[in-house]
Amino acid sequence: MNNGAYLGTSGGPRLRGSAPVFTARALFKTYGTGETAVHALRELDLDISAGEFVVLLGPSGSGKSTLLNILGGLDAPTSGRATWRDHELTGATEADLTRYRREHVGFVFQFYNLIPSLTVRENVELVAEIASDPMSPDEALSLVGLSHRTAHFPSQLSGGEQQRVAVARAIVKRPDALLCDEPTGALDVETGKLVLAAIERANREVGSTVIVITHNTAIAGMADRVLRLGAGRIVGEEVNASKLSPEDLQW
Ligand SMILES: Nc1ncnc2c1ncn2[C@@H]1O[C@H](COP(=O)(O)OP(=O)(O)OP(=O)(O)O)[C@@H](O)[C@H]1O
Repeated sequence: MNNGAYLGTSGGPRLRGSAPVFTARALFKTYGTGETAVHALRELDLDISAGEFVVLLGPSGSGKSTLLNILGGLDAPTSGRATWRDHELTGATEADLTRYRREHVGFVFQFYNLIPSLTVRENVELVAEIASDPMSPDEALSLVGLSHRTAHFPSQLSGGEQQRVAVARAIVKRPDALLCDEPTGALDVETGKLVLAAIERANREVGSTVIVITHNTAIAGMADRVLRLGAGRIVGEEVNASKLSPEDLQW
């Protein structure tokens, strides 16, 4: 049900451990019908607090991307309820979801999807121009350690550098939520750590609530909390007493 409210309020302060920013209640997502139906999420419940760094682990097909896409307003569940702060994501109109994504969510995917004909700075600027309270593209690029490459084109950068541009593009709008689906999946260890460091800075310095999907269990060491998905449900949860910095991860 759409509560009719526009999803684009400022959202208030982002305090760790405060009321949840994301909730999911009895979420189901089924693709297809009848004998070919695939149950991607089965009665999933979840709370994520403001400023939390959450790592989502789980076997292939356990529903991680489906969950992230619903929380990011890219997909809708079949039933159940998902909220962002005091707004309903389930049942929101497409226009509301577009606004929600534009103003509050940064996405980082496994593949960088930069625009090849634009420079690094221009790729980031494109998002800054449509955001309500962006940082400067140069500040975002400095946060990911790429101040010296702003005039280059994506094809002139390594995969890890391109992914750091994608992180800069995601954080330039100071997103409430930074949602990352296999951000290091295509990268070697050392490059992956630089990308994770950029994501960690967004969490610490911008205050974004971060969710990272990964198959790499070592990354769990960076999280405040690790959630394990299995067959469309959360089947395990661990809270880290202390967090590792990306450079101290071993994989
Ligand atoms: N558009 C779709 N149509 C049909 N089935 C889908 C669709 N999207 C996802 N699924 C199915 O839903 C289930 C959950 O998929 P999802 O991508 O969320 O899993 P995942 O845990 O992210 O997997 P992976 O680690 O392989 O990326 C899988 O069985 C998948 O095949």
